Formats: sequence, C-alpha cells, structure tokens
Amino acid sequence: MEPACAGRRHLLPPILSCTDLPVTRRAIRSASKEREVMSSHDQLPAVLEVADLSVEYRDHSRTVHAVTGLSLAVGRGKTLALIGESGCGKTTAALAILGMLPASATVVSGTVTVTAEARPVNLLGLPARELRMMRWRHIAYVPQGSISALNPIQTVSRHFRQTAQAHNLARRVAEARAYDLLAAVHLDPNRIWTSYPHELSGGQRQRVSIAMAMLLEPAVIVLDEPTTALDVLTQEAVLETLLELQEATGVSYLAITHDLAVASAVADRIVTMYAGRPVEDGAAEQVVAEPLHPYTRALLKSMPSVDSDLAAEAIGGHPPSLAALPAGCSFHPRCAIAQERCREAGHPELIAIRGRQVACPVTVDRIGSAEATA
Ligand SMILES: Nc1ncnc2c1ncn2[C@@H]1O[C@H](COP(=O)(O)OP(=O)(O)OP(=O)(O)O)[C@@H](O)[C@H]1O
Ligand code: NI
Repeated sequence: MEPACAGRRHLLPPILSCTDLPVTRRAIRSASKEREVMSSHDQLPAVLEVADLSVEYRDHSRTVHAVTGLSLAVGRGKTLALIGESGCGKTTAALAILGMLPASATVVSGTVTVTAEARPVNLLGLPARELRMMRWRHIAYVPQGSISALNPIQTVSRHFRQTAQAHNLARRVAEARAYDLLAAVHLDPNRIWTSYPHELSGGQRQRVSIAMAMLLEPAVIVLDEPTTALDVLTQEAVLETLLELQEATGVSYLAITHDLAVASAVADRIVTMYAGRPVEDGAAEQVVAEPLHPYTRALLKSMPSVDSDLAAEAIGGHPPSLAALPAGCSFHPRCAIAQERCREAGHPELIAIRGRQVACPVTVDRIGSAEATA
C-alpha cells in the first residue's frame, strides 16, 4: 500500500508515523534533474551563510540574550528550516540576517554572508544604503504574520510598484513580472491587482507576500512562520506553492517555524534552536527520523499524530527567560537525561556525530558507548 504521506493532500502528515515524508518533497522537486545534480554538488558555496551570530536586546535593567552563537548555511536551491518554540529567538535571527533589527538590539558577533552572482558579501558590514539595495534584490523577507506584512491602506499593485521603484525596476517590466508571479502563486492577477489586503483571505495575503518577495529575483528568501496563521489545508497549499516556485526558479529558503511538520515538509536541512542557541543541525530526513538532541526529540514527541496510537507529549516545563539563563546547558531543567555536568559550566558546544552536529555531550557519550559495545 502506498504510504499515507505520498499523496498530494498529505504534505503535512503526522510525522511520527511517517518517516518517509521527505519523499513527498523529493517527488515534487524531482522534475528538474539538472538542478538536483547542481545543488547536490558540495563545491557550490552556500547562498546564505551565518557564522557565530549573537544578538542582544539591552535596556537599563537587563540584557536579553536573544540569539547566541548561531551558525547555519543555506545551499543553492535548498531549504533550511530553523525550528524552535515561541520566544527562542527565531525572528530576532531573521531580522539580524536582513539587517532589520530595531535600535534596542545589538549584534554582538557574527557574519552574514550572501553569495549572489558569485560574489560573497557580509551584510553585517555594509552601509545602510548598500544593505537596502541587497535586500529584495539578493535576499528577501516574508515577515511573520501576513497581515502585518502588507500595508492596509495600499492596493496590491501599489505594493509591487513601490518595491520596483525603490530598486529602479522599470514600471512595465515590474508589472509584467508581478502578473507572472501572482499567477505563479495561484492568484488571479486581474482580480487581485486592485485589491486591498483586507479584501483578501489569510492565504491570499501570504501568497501576495511571497510573490512580492520574488519580484527582484532574489537568491534567497527568509520566510518567518510562513503558514502559522492559516488553516491546515491552506498551509499545505501555500507550502506546495513555495516548493513549486523553488523548483521553477532555484530560489533558496530559510524557513523559520515552530512547527516540525512544516519543517519536514519543505526542508533539506533542519537547525533546532533552544533559548537562542543552535542545539542540533542536520539533514532534515535524519533529524526527523532520528532526532539526537533531547530537545529535538521532545519537539518531535510533542507533535500530534493521527495515525499513531502514541499520544502527543507536551514538553514539560517552560523555556528559560533569555534575560536569566540557567548555568550549564540551557535545556537541563527540562531534560530527561540531564546529568550533574549539564548543570555546570557553560552551554555545550555543537559536536559532530552521525553526519550532523549536536550540542549534547550526554547523547554523544551514549551513542559512543552503544557503538563500542555493538
Ligand atoms: N524589541 C525587543 N526588545 C526586547 N526584547 C525583545 C524584542 N523583540 C524580541 N525580544 C525578546 O527576544 C526573545 C526572542 O524573541 P523572538 O521574537 O526573536 O523569538 P521567536 O522565536 O521569533 O518567537 P515567536 O515564535 O513568538 O515569534 C524573546 O525573549 C523576546 O521577548
Ligand atoms: Ni518569531
């Protein structure tokens, strides 16, 4: 029998019971063999590379360590999902990458390298004007919440025209491209062109935001919670559209989500974030099939599953305040396998194991001793 997740309507199946989910992704994308070969070529530089990024919010009384030591690399034509619970620093990471942090935030360390047209550029070192030109043209953003992404008093056409003007894209060229893009995201351009955001459904607004992000043909798009406010069927349809666009254009995505099902439906790589830090980084199929970090495991167990008899298990406890992190591993107060050493000293570094990276020495030791006795 065909696995339940092989069908089109199951882009977001219960992942616990369906480890072959990434097949869905591959099936959608396999049309272009050529690109498959190109993008699997490890020699190609990452389109977006973030190294040791740390961001703090400071006010007179406290420092919020929103992002600490985040590193990730998004391959050409690939999707990396950055996953983690609400408040773990995902949006802060996105805003830092795009150079759009509010004044209260400070980038403490790191580089953000975008390689478009074979030229690597560190966005964090750019003057504001040059950064504005890079944005949209090389790296675009679909912000969290499709309502806030669009200006309520502007029509769809005005949104496209403004972006085109800001980047010296001729009006006729921009309009032709906008029409094509709106059709590509399965909207009727003629109908939608003069609409205001409130006249559109949540899914339609998200599609407009995605089409706008594509206007300057960027190499990479940062998608912050691309489907969160949408019902499940609309979520699936929007994710499928994102994969179609990727197939057609070779665009890369950094997809930010708290939803592991979304991540496993679209991502080639998954980076798990906990309390501002990366704790696991690996190929999506591997991370979903065999999560190694206790937090990624807990996230996976907390997913509801329709097919499985196993009930979803909420993760016990709460994430720590990013203004008052516990000593040692930030996850230790909620961790089922925490030992004395996890409560001491600094947060564990990422360790390479089984083709990925995991910030948990206890897990790494367990795997090591299991392999030694096998
Ligand atoms: N402008 C700000 N000033 C001070 N603290 C902030 C600011 N914006 C966010 N924070 C804090 O930084 C931390 C990370 O927030 P962020 O929005 O990046 O997390 P997130 O993972 O995107 O969460 P969500 O899933 O809710 O969108 C939180 O503790 C939040 O309260
Ligand atoms: Ni967020």
